[in-house]
Amino acid sequence: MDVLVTPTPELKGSIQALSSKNYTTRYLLVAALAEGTSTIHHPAHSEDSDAMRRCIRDLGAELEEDDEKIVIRGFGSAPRDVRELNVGNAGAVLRFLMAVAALCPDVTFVNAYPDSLGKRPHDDLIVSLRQLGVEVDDHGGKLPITIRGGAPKGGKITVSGNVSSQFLSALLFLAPLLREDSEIEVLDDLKSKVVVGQTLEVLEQAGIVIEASDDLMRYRVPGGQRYQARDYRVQGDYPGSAAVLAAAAVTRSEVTIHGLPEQSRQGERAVVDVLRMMETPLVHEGDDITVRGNGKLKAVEFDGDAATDAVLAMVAAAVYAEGTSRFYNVENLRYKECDRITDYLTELRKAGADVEEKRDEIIVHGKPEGLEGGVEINAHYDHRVIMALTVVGLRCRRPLRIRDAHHVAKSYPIFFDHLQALGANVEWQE
Ligand SMILES: O=C(O)C1=C[C@@H](OP(=O)(O)O)[C@@H](O)[C@H](O)C1
Ligand SMILES: C=C(OP(=O)(O)O)C(=O)O
Repeated sequence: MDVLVTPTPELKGSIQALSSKNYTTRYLLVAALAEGTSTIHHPAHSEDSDAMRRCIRDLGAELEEDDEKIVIRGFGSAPRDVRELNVGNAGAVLRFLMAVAALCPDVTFVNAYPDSLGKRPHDDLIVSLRQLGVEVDDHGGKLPITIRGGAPKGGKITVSGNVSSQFLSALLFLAPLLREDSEIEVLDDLKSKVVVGQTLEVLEQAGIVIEASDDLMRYRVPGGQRYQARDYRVQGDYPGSAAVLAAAAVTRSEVTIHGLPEQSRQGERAVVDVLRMMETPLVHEGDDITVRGNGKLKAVEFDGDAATDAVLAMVAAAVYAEGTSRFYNVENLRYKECDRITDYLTELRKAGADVEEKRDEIIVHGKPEGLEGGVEINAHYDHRVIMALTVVGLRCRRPLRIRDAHHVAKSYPIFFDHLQALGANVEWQE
């Protein structure tokens, strides 16, 4: 399904933020790894969170769900002997469950998205799992991947953090269940470090004890721990909301999003600071953010690694800013659902944007006068490309047609409903 984005000068209204994808996948996982019954209030509903639901069920968790919550009876440290798991296109779900699969005799993760997740590298996690004595069959570090775990003991583990923080998070979920204590050392740089804070927060809520160094590069994890069954409440999702806030910033607007706490470990909350630096009128009080956009934006320089999943939305706003913006330290955007530097900039250029790339940087020469538009956009299977190009389309002179925009459902299935509710001219097309 495609979406036609027709120029929209004004947005107005309020929406409730969707629930955080990253917290939902983590709470589902720790609930499954506990032996009792946990409840997750306000879980996210998206393809990625559904993938985690499906896989923990396959691994033996029992789930009951209503409109407001999921009640989960976990399998503890003894997942069912399942042969195959399908994580859809969800990178974090795959990496977290590759580590959990170390507790299973023989599991194959299938390659359901050869042109997206199928192209992403997992070598760094495979190396670490092998250090624990886990047998892994892979295809050059990519899917399909078979894990023959058995019962790894624990011990010294090193993991590279150069490509993704998800490898470290995965090991942090596994290590407490191993028989012996583990020491995890992160080699190289740790990308998306801030997301590891969410992992540690959730582990602590689940009753797990981990000693982490201040720089998050070394960990001591006592073995033989048990995850506790708990009640969890999922906060609003900053990465998805960043696109709506960017849409409000590039138009004349009065848009409020409810449910985004000022105090949050989601790095993407930095979208608020970045829009302020761009001189977008914005108020953040308690859990509510209100943008009163006047369409005027100033260029910005920003370390994108601090807010990895909001960078594309920030770049979309910078397309209409006065001056040249620079988003640096973003190389790992190349290893996401698509190459979020080269592929994304290709689509922005089609719409008329003036953008440049370096290996680890996006440079945007803003065009406050607007872009021409009137072209078809390739979504590259990437929900964040779809959302960002929608933001750009609102201020083009001619409509943008976003091909295969249904992939937005990976994280934000109601993105276009939300934009329509705010008055955006966005329409699904066969
Ligand atoms: O741990 C997580 O849930 C995530 C970590 C980040 O990935 P990287 O660590 O690969 O940057 C982020 O982009 C992804 O959407 C979710
Ligand atoms: C990169 C993302 O997710 P994942 O790595 O979990 O596929 C994302 O949500 O933008």
